[in-house]
Amino acid sequence: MSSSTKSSACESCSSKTSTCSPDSCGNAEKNEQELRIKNNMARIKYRIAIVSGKGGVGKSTVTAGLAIALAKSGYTVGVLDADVSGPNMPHLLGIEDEKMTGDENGFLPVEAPHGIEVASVESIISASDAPVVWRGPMRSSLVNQFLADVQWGQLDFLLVDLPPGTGDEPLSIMQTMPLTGLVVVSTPSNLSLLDVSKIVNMAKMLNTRILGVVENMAYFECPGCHEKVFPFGEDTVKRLCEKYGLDMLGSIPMDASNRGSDVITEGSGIEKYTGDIARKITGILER
Ligand SMILES: Nc1ncnc2c1ncn2[C@@H]1O[C@H](COP(=O)(O)OP(=O)(O)OP(=O)(O)O)[C@@H](O)[C@H]1O
Repeated sequence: MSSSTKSSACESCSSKTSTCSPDSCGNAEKNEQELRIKNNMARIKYRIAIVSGKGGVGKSTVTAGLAIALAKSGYTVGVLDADVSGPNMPHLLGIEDEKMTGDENGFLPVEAPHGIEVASVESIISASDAPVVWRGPMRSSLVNQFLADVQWGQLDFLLVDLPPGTGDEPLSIMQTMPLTGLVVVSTPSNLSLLDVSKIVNMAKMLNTRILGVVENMAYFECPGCHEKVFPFGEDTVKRLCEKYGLDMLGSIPMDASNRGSDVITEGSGIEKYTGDIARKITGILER
């Protein structure tokens, strides 16, 4: 915004005082948003971010599977798709045609099966194949707006699907949001594990608890002879957990039962394995 636009906006501002300036006004807005985030998050019992060092390791799939498992166990669950440039949550939960609405109190999430409430940029853009070409600050500011203004109601769990890696965006969300803990998703490949080490260090830096690590695409089981094949190596995630003193929450094999649809279906392998992982997480939280 140019300074001339700022000053003309200031002239017409109803809260204008003799001492305020465009800078102090920006700070006041930021403080007000931080307060709204704090109040909105205070109504949610457990706020868990699902993170990964690399893209494509199944972070969103695990988030959707956990949401279904927790909701089926009777918890009230919301999912915030904070992966603004690659929002997939509505697709994974089978609600990609539903759009979020809003009123004077904020955004209303879309309801997915099992009563899961979902907020995603995919649910506010007109077509699911439209690229989200916003620059970093705009993406972060949308996520902050979601954190402050989505009307979740009283939730047991808010699962936040973060963008992969340890860049600006996941960092800023982790700093803004009061998190109960992180669930880290990794494949057993060396590259994925290397990047998990960065997540572990970032969590230490931010004093954020890691609830544990999920190993995804751990192995492939031959449907004929049931032999397990480990394309990325065996026990690599287990050894990483031992190295950092982390809980291993479970291993999910390559699952062919969705037949490439990506949507998490009833009775699929993903649903079964994420169900076991959800029970482990609730056990850790309620310990
Ligand atoms: N265990 C699995 N078995 C088979 N396919 C899987 C499994 N986990 C994930 N996939 C598939 O892998 C692809 C990538 O998964 P997903 O979008 O969840 O990854 P991601 O880590 O969230 O990626 P990004 O963060 O880059 O968006 C999807 O097509 C998903 O259906």
